[in-house]
Amino acid sequence: MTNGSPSERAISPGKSGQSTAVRVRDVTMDFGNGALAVSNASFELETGKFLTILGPSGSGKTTLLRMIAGFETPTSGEITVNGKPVDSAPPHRRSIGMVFQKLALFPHMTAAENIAFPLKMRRFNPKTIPRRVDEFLDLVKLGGYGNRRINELSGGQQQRVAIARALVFKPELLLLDEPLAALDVKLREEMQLEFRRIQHELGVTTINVTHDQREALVVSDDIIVMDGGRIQQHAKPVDLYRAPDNAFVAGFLGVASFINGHAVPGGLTSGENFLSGTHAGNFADGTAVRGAVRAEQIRIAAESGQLAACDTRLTGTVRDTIFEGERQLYVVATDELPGITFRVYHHDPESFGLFEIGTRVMIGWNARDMKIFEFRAS
Ligand SMILES: Nc1ncnc2c1ncn2[C@@H]1O[C@H](COP(=O)(O)OP(=O)(O)OP(=O)(O)O)[C@@H](O)[C@H]1O
Repeated sequence: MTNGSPSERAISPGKSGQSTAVRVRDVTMDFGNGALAVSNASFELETGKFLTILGPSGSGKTTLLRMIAGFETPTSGEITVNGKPVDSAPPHRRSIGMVFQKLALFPHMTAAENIAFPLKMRRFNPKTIPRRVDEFLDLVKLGGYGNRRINELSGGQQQRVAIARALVFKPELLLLDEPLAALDVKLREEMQLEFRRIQHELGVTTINVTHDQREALVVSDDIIVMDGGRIQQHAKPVDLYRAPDNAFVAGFLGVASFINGHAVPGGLTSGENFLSGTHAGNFADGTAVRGAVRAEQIRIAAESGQLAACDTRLTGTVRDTIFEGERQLYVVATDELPGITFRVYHHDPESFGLFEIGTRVMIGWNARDMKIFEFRAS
Protein backbone atom coordinates (compact mmCIF):
# COMPACT_ATOMS: atom_id res chain seq x y z
CA MET A 1 0.00 0.00 0.00
CA THR A 2 1.40 3.40 -0.90
CA ASN A 3 1.44 6.45 1.35
CA GLY A 4 -1.81 8.35 1.44
CA SER A 5 -3.84 5.69 -0.36
CA PRO A 6 -7.53 5.65 0.52
CA SER A 7 -7.20 2.44 2.53
CA GLU A 8 -4.28 3.64 4.59
CA ARG A 9 -5.92 6.88 5.48
CA ALA A 10 -9.25 5.30 6.24
CA ILE A 11 -7.94 2.69 8.66
CA SER A 12 -5.55 4.91 10.58
CA PRO A 13 -6.51 4.70 14.27
CA GLY A 14 -8.13 7.60 16.09
CA LYS A 15 -6.31 9.95 18.41
CA SER A 16 -6.78 7.77 21.44
CA GLY A 17 -5.06 4.85 19.70
CA GLN A 18 -8.39 2.97 19.76
CA SER A 19 -9.98 1.94 16.53
CA THR A 20 -13.38 3.43 17.34
CA ALA A 21 -14.41 5.68 14.45
CA VAL A 22 -17.87 6.77 15.61
CA ARG A 23 -19.10 7.02 19.18
CA VAL A 24 -22.74 7.84 19.90
CA ARG A 25 -23.49 8.29 23.59
CA ASP A 26 -26.96 8.71 25.17
CA VAL A 27 -28.24 10.63 22.17
CA THR A 28 -31.83 11.88 22.22
CA MET A 29 -33.64 14.03 19.66
CA ASP A 30 -36.86 15.71 20.72
CA PHE A 31 -38.51 17.71 17.93
CA GLY A 32 -41.13 18.79 20.48
CA ASN A 33 -43.99 17.07 18.65
CA GLY A 34 -44.79 14.26 21.06
CA ALA A 35 -42.72 11.10 20.74
CA LEU A 36 -38.93 11.32 20.76
CA ALA A 37 -37.51 10.84 17.25
CA VAL A 38 -34.42 9.21 18.80
CA SER A 39 -34.36 8.11 22.42
CA ASN A 40 -31.18 7.48 24.39
CA ALA A 41 -29.20 5.88 21.55
CA SER A 42 -25.68 4.64 22.30
CA PHE A 43 -23.31 2.65 20.12
CA GLU A 44 -19.74 2.51 18.88
CA LEU A 45 -18.51 1.72 15.39
CA GLU A 46 -15.05 0.36 14.74
CA THR A 47 -12.90 1.94 12.07
CA GLY A 48 -13.32 0.34 8.65
CA LYS A 49 -16.63 -1.38 9.45
CA PHE A 50 -19.91 -1.21 7.56
CA LEU A 51 -22.87 -0.52 9.86
CA THR A 52 -26.49 -0.49 8.73
CA ILE A 53 -29.23 1.25 10.69
CA LEU A 54 -32.36 -0.74 9.86
CA GLY A 55 -35.94 -0.02 10.84
CA PRO A 56 -39.46 0.74 9.65
CA SER A 57 -40.57 4.15 8.43
CA GLY A 58 -40.51 6.74 11.21
CA SER A 59 -38.26 4.72 13.52
CA GLY A 60 -35.63 7.49 13.71
CA LYS A 61 -32.97 6.18 11.30
CA THR A 62 -32.55 9.33 9.23
CA THR A 63 -32.63 11.58 12.30
CA LEU A 64 -29.82 9.54 13.85
CA LEU A 65 -27.80 9.68 10.62
CA ARG A 66 -28.36 13.44 10.26
CA MET A 67 -27.05 13.95 13.80
CA ILE A 68 -23.95 11.88 12.98
CA ALA A 69 -23.47 14.03 9.87
CA GLY A 70 -23.74 17.15 12.03
CA PHE A 71 -26.85 18.44 10.21
CA GLU A 72 -28.93 18.24 13.40
CA THR A 73 -27.85 18.89 16.97
CA PRO A 74 -29.07 16.30 19.50
CA THR A 75 -31.29 17.53 22.33
CA SER A 76 -28.92 15.66 24.61
CA GLY A 77 -26.00 13.29 24.29
CA GLU A 78 -22.71 13.31 22.45
CA ILE A 79 -21.45 12.19 19.03
CA THR A 80 -17.78 11.97 18.13
CA VAL A 81 -16.09 11.01 14.85
CA ASN A 82 -12.51 9.87 15.34
CA GLY A 83 -12.54 11.32 18.82
CA LYS A 84 -13.75 14.81 17.83
CA PRO A 85 -17.27 16.21 18.35
CA VAL A 86 -18.93 16.09 14.95
CA ASP A 87 -19.79 19.81 14.98
CA SER A 88 -16.23 20.91 15.76
CA ALA A 89 -15.68 21.72 12.06
CA PRO A 90 -17.97 23.55 9.62
CA PRO A 91 -19.94 21.20 7.30
CA HIS A 92 -17.71 21.68 4.21
CA ARG A 93 -14.59 20.87 6.27
CA ARG A 94 -15.92 17.65 7.77
CA SER A 95 -14.30 14.53 6.47
CA ILE A 96 -17.63 12.87 5.72
CA GLY A 97 -18.80 11.62 2.31
CA MET A 98 -22.52 11.22 1.73
CA VAL A 99 -24.85 9.55 -0.77
CA PHE A 100 -28.60 10.08 -0.46
CA GLN A 101 -31.60 8.73 -2.35
CA LYS A 102 -31.73 11.97 -4.32
CA LEU A 103 -28.24 11.94 -5.77
CA ALA A 104 -27.99 15.74 -6.22
CA LEU A 105 -25.50 15.42 -9.07
CA PHE A 106 -25.00 18.48 -11.28
CA PRO A 107 -26.85 17.53 -14.50
CA HIS A 108 -25.11 20.10 -16.71
CA MET A 109 -21.66 18.81 -15.71
CA THR A 110 -19.87 15.68 -16.89
CA ALA A 111 -19.27 12.68 -14.63
CA ALA A 112 -15.62 13.77 -14.22
CA GLU A 113 -16.60 17.36 -13.35
CA ASN A 114 -19.06 16.08 -10.75
CA ILE A 115 -16.40 13.89 -9.16
CA ALA A 116 -13.85 16.74 -9.25
CA PHE A 117 -16.24 19.13 -7.48
CA PRO A 118 -15.48 18.17 -3.84
CA LEU A 119 -11.74 18.30 -4.60
CA LYS A 120 -12.07 21.87 -5.92
CA MET A 121 -14.18 22.83 -2.88
CA ARG A 122 -11.45 21.50 -0.65
CA ARG A 123 -8.79 23.37 -2.65
CA PHE A 124 -6.83 20.32 -3.78
CA ASN A 125 -3.84 21.08 -6.02
CA PRO A 126 -5.47 21.44 -9.48
CA LYS A 127 -2.63 19.44 -11.07
CA THR A 128 -3.50 16.35 -9.00
CA ILE A 129 -7.23 16.47 -9.62
CA PRO A 130 -7.54 14.72 -13.06
CA ARG A 131 -5.50 11.74 -11.87
CA ARG A 132 -7.53 11.39 -8.69
CA VAL A 133 -10.78 11.64 -10.68
CA ASP A 134 -9.60 8.90 -13.07
CA GLU A 135 -8.63 6.69 -10.12
CA PHE A 136 -12.16 6.97 -8.69
CA LEU A 137 -13.86 6.56 -12.08
CA ASP A 138 -11.97 3.27 -12.33
CA LEU A 139 -12.92 2.31 -8.77
CA VAL A 140 -16.64 2.58 -9.61
CA LYS A 141 -16.09 0.88 -13.01
CA LEU A 142 -16.80 4.01 -15.04
CA GLY A 143 -13.38 4.30 -16.70
CA GLY A 144 -13.97 5.92 -20.11
CA TYR A 145 -17.26 7.56 -19.05
CA GLY A 146 -15.72 10.72 -17.56
CA ASN A 147 -16.81 13.00 -20.40
CA ARG A 148 -20.45 11.87 -20.38
CA ARG A 149 -23.01 14.33 -19.01
CA ILE A 150 -25.08 13.04 -16.08
CA ASN A 151 -28.25 12.88 -18.20
CA GLU A 152 -26.39 10.64 -20.68
CA LEU A 153 -25.85 7.99 -17.97
CA SER A 154 -28.17 5.22 -16.73
CA GLY A 155 -29.58 5.22 -13.19
CA GLY A 156 -26.95 2.73 -12.05
CA GLN A 157 -24.13 4.71 -13.65
CA GLN A 158 -25.37 7.91 -12.00
CA GLN A 159 -25.33 6.04 -8.69
CA ARG A 160 -21.70 5.13 -9.32
CA VAL A 161 -20.81 8.78 -10.02
CA ALA A 162 -22.45 9.74 -6.71
CA ILE A 163 -20.39 7.11 -4.86
CA ALA A 164 -17.16 8.29 -6.51
CA ARG A 165 -18.00 11.91 -5.66
CA ALA A 166 -18.64 10.98 -2.01
CA LEU A 167 -15.35 9.10 -1.72
CA VAL A 168 -12.92 11.02 -3.96
CA PHE A 169 -11.61 13.24 -1.15
CA LYS A 170 -10.95 10.13 0.97
CA PRO A 171 -13.33 10.88 3.83
CA GLU A 172 -12.99 9.32 7.27
CA LEU A 173 -16.65 8.37 7.20
CA LEU A 174 -19.19 7.52 4.48
CA LEU A 175 -22.90 8.04 5.21
CA LEU A 176 -25.55 6.46 3.00
CA ASP A 177 -29.24 7.35 3.38
CA GLU A 178 -31.33 4.91 1.34
CA PRO A 179 -29.25 5.56 -1.80
CA LEU A 180 -30.64 2.44 -3.50
CA ALA A 181 -34.32 2.90 -2.66
CA ALA A 182 -35.29 4.30 -6.07
CA LEU A 183 -33.57 1.59 -8.13
CA ASP A 184 -35.29 -1.49 -9.57
CA VAL A 185 -34.72 -4.76 -7.72
CA LYS A 186 -32.04 -6.20 -10.02
CA LEU A 187 -30.01 -2.98 -10.07
CA ARG A 188 -30.46 -2.55 -6.34
CA GLU A 189 -29.03 -6.00 -5.68
CA GLU A 190 -26.11 -5.32 -8.05
CA MET A 191 -25.36 -2.00 -6.34
CA GLN A 192 -25.54 -3.61 -2.87
CA LEU A 193 -22.67 -5.87 -3.89
CA GLU A 194 -20.87 -2.87 -5.41
CA PHE A 195 -21.14 -0.91 -2.15
CA ARG A 196 -19.69 -3.88 -0.34
CA ARG A 197 -16.82 -4.30 -2.81
CA ILE A 198 -15.89 -0.60 -2.79
CA GLN A 199 -16.16 -0.37 0.98
CA HIS A 200 -13.88 -3.40 1.39
CA GLU A 201 -11.43 -2.04 -1.17
CA LEU A 202 -11.15 1.36 0.53
CA GLY A 203 -11.74 0.24 4.10
CA VAL A 204 -13.78 3.38 4.70
CA THR A 205 -15.98 3.37 7.81
CA THR A 206 -19.58 3.41 6.55
CA ILE A 207 -23.03 3.96 8.05
CA ASN A 208 -25.96 3.01 5.85
CA VAL A 209 -29.66 3.67 6.53
CA THR A 210 -32.31 1.39 5.04
CA HIS A 211 -35.64 -0.28 5.72
CA ASP A 212 -34.66 -3.18 3.42
CA GLN A 213 -33.85 -6.22 5.58
CA ARG A 214 -32.16 -8.09 2.77
CA GLU A 215 -29.89 -5.17 1.97
CA ALA A 216 -28.90 -4.88 5.64
CA LEU A 217 -28.04 -8.60 5.84
CA VAL A 218 -26.08 -8.55 2.56
CA VAL A 219 -23.89 -5.48 3.00
CA SER A 220 -23.24 -5.05 6.71
CA ASP A 221 -20.63 -6.04 9.27
CA ASP A 222 -23.00 -4.84 12.00
CA ILE A 223 -26.69 -3.97 12.06
CA ILE A 224 -28.60 -1.70 14.43
CA VAL A 225 -32.36 -2.32 14.42
CA MET A 226 -34.46 0.69 15.44
CA ASP A 227 -38.12 1.01 16.33
CA GLY A 228 -39.94 3.92 17.93
CA GLY A 229 -36.71 5.95 18.19
CA ARG A 230 -34.98 3.26 20.23
CA ILE A 231 -32.17 0.91 19.36
CA GLN A 232 -33.74 -2.54 19.67
CA GLN A 233 -30.61 -4.58 18.96
CA HIS A 234 -27.04 -4.09 17.72
CA ALA A 235 -25.42 -7.24 16.40
CA LYS A 236 -23.77 -9.00 13.48
CA PRO A 237 -26.22 -10.03 10.73
CA VAL A 238 -26.12 -13.76 11.49
CA ASP A 239 -26.53 -13.22 15.24
CA LEU A 240 -29.41 -10.82 14.69
CA TYR A 241 -31.22 -13.35 12.55
CA ARG A 242 -30.46 -16.37 14.75
CA ALA A 243 -30.81 -14.76 18.14
CA PRO A 244 -33.17 -11.78 18.11
CA ASP A 245 -33.38 -9.95 21.45
CA ASN A 246 -37.10 -9.27 21.28
CA ALA A 247 -40.30 -9.99 19.36
CA PHE A 248 -39.95 -6.85 17.25
CA VAL A 249 -36.55 -7.88 15.89
CA ALA A 250 -37.77 -11.46 15.36
CA GLY A 251 -40.68 -10.16 13.30
CA PHE A 252 -38.77 -7.49 11.39
CA LEU A 253 -36.02 -9.75 10.06
CA GLY A 254 -37.34 -12.66 8.09
CA VAL A 255 -40.87 -14.07 8.29
CA ALA A 256 -42.21 -15.33 11.61
CA SER A 257 -45.50 -16.44 13.17
CA PHE A 258 -46.41 -15.52 16.75
CA ILE A 259 -48.28 -17.05 19.68
CA ASN A 260 -49.12 -14.79 22.64
CA GLY A 261 -49.50 -15.95 26.22
CA HIS A 262 -48.63 -15.33 29.86
CA ALA A 263 -46.23 -16.62 32.43
CA VAL A 264 -48.07 -18.60 35.13
CA PRO A 265 -47.15 -19.76 38.64
CA GLY A 266 -44.77 -22.69 38.59
CA GLY A 267 -42.14 -21.18 36.35
CA LEU A 268 -42.64 -22.01 32.72
CA THR A 269 -44.81 -20.07 30.34
CA SER A 270 -48.30 -21.16 29.53
CA GLY A 271 -51.66 -19.43 29.04
CA GLU A 272 -51.94 -20.80 25.51
CA ASN A 273 -51.12 -24.36 24.64
CA PHE A 274 -48.32 -24.83 22.14
CA LEU A 275 -46.31 -22.04 23.69
CA SER A 276 -43.19 -23.88 24.58
CA GLY A 277 -39.77 -22.84 23.48
CA THR A 278 -36.49 -21.25 24.45
CA HIS A 279 -36.11 -18.01 26.33
CA ALA A 280 -33.47 -16.13 28.25
CA GLY A 281 -34.13 -16.12 32.02
CA ASN A 282 -37.45 -16.62 33.76
CA PHE A 283 -40.53 -14.45 33.50
CA ALA A 284 -42.37 -13.09 36.54
CA ASP A 285 -45.88 -14.56 36.95
CA GLY A 286 -48.39 -12.71 34.79
CA THR A 287 -45.82 -11.34 32.36
CA ALA A 288 -47.20 -11.11 28.82
CA VAL A 289 -45.03 -13.20 26.49
CA ARG A 290 -44.87 -13.80 22.76
CA GLY A 291 -43.42 -16.87 21.05
CA ALA A 292 -41.98 -16.51 17.55
CA VAL A 293 -41.20 -19.29 15.09
CA ARG A 294 -39.69 -18.63 11.68
CA ALA A 295 -41.40 -19.69 8.48
CA GLU A 296 -38.48 -21.91 7.48
CA GLN A 297 -38.64 -23.76 10.80
CA ILE A 298 -42.27 -24.83 10.45
CA ARG A 299 -42.85 -28.14 8.63
CA ILE A 300 -45.95 -28.95 6.64
CA ALA A 301 -47.49 -32.19 5.38
CA ALA A 302 -50.86 -33.45 4.16
CA GLU A 303 -53.23 -34.18 7.06
CA SER A 304 -53.05 -37.87 6.23
CA GLY A 305 -49.28 -37.85 5.69
CA GLN A 306 -46.15 -37.90 7.88
CA LEU A 307 -44.71 -34.91 9.68
CA ALA A 308 -41.16 -35.77 10.62
CA ALA A 309 -39.37 -34.82 13.81
CA CYS A 310 -41.64 -32.15 15.31
CA ASP A 311 -42.52 -31.92 18.99
CA THR A 312 -45.34 -29.40 18.45
CA ARG A 313 -48.06 -30.35 15.95
CA LEU A 314 -51.28 -28.69 14.81
CA THR A 315 -53.85 -29.40 12.12
CA GLY A 316 -55.30 -26.79 9.83
CA THR A 317 -56.31 -25.55 6.40
CA VAL A 318 -54.24 -23.79 3.73
CA ARG A 319 -55.66 -20.27 3.40
CA ASP A 320 -53.20 -18.96 0.81
CA THR A 321 -50.23 -20.18 -1.20
CA ILE A 322 -47.65 -17.89 -2.78
CA PHE A 323 -44.91 -18.99 -5.17
CA GLU A 324 -41.77 -16.90 -4.57
CA GLY A 325 -39.43 -18.58 -7.07
CA GLU A 326 -36.91 -20.28 -4.79
CA ARG A 327 -39.62 -21.27 -2.31
CA GLN A 328 -43.35 -21.63 -1.73
CA LEU A 329 -45.09 -19.78 1.10
CA TYR A 330 -48.16 -21.39 2.65
CA VAL A 331 -50.47 -19.45 4.95
CA VAL A 332 -52.19 -21.88 7.30
CA ALA A 333 -55.07 -21.36 9.76
CA THR A 334 -55.07 -24.04 12.47
CA ASP A 335 -57.97 -25.70 14.31
CA GLU A 336 -56.19 -25.42 17.65
CA LEU A 337 -55.28 -21.72 17.51
CA PRO A 338 -57.98 -19.88 15.59
CA GLY A 339 -57.11 -16.25 14.94
CA ILE A 340 -53.42 -16.97 14.27
CA THR A 341 -52.22 -17.56 10.73
CA PHE A 342 -49.00 -19.48 10.40
CA ARG A 343 -46.61 -18.73 7.56
CA VAL A 344 -44.66 -21.73 6.36
CA TYR A 345 -41.86 -21.92 3.79
CA HIS A 346 -41.38 -24.99 1.66
CA HIS A 347 -37.99 -25.12 -0.05
CA ASP A 348 -38.22 -28.41 -1.92
CA PRO A 349 -38.95 -27.66 -5.62
CA GLU A 350 -40.54 -31.11 -6.02
CA SER A 351 -43.24 -30.04 -3.57
CA PHE A 352 -43.97 -26.53 -4.88
CA GLY A 353 -47.70 -26.10 -5.44
CA LEU A 354 -48.42 -29.37 -3.60
CA PHE A 355 -51.07 -27.91 -1.29
CA GLU A 356 -53.82 -25.83 -2.82
CA ILE A 357 -56.02 -23.37 -0.96
CA GLY A 358 -58.47 -25.33 1.19
CA THR A 359 -56.20 -28.40 1.58
CA ARG A 360 -56.20 -29.96 5.05
CA VAL A 361 -52.64 -30.09 6.42
CA MET A 362 -50.55 -30.69 9.52
CA ILE A 363 -47.91 -28.20 10.57
CA GLY A 364 -45.30 -28.52 13.27
CA TRP A 365 -42.03 -27.33 14.69
CA ASN A 366 -39.54 -28.15 17.40
CA ALA A 367 -39.74 -26.28 20.70
CA ARG A 368 -36.08 -25.28 20.39
CA ASP A 369 -37.04 -23.27 17.30
CA MET A 370 -39.66 -21.21 19.09
CA LYS A 371 -38.12 -18.16 20.80
CA ILE A 372 -40.18 -16.69 23.61
CA PHE A 373 -39.89 -13.02 24.58
CA GLU A 374 -41.44 -10.72 27.10
CA PHE A 375 -44.05 -8.87 25.09
CA ARG A 376 -44.75 -5.17 25.37
CA ALA A 377 -47.43 -3.93 22.98
CA SER A 378 -46.07 -0.75 21.39
N1 LIG B 1 -37.43 18.01 11.22
C1 LIG B 1 -38.36 17.35 11.90
N2 LIG B 1 -39.26 17.99 12.67
C2 LIG B 1 -40.18 17.32 13.38
N3 LIG B 1 -40.28 15.97 13.41
C3 LIG B 1 -39.41 15.27 12.67
C4 LIG B 1 -38.41 15.92 11.87
N4 LIG B 1 -37.68 14.95 11.25
C5 LIG B 1 -38.21 13.77 11.61
N5 LIG B 1 -39.25 13.96 12.47
C6 LIG B 1 -40.04 12.90 13.12
O1 LIG B 1 -39.14 12.03 13.78
C7 LIG B 1 -39.53 10.66 13.64
C8 LIG B 1 -38.40 9.87 13.02
O2 LIG B 1 -38.23 10.30 11.66
P1 LIG B 1 -37.05 9.76 10.74
O3 LIG B 1 -37.14 10.50 9.44
O4 LIG B 1 -35.78 9.83 11.48
O5 LIG B 1 -37.48 8.24 10.55
P2 LIG B 1 -36.94 7.18 9.51
O6 LIG B 1 -36.80 5.92 10.28
O7 LIG B 1 -35.74 7.69 8.81
O8 LIG B 1 -38.16 7.06 8.51
P3 LIG B 1 -38.18 6.85 6.89
O9 LIG B 1 -37.68 5.44 6.64
O10 LIG B 1 -39.64 7.01 6.57
O11 LIG B 1 -37.31 7.90 6.30
C9 LIG B 1 -40.80 10.68 12.81
O12 LIG B 1 -41.90 10.61 13.68
C10 LIG B 1 -40.75 12.02 12.11
O13 LIG B 1 -42.05 12.49 11.84
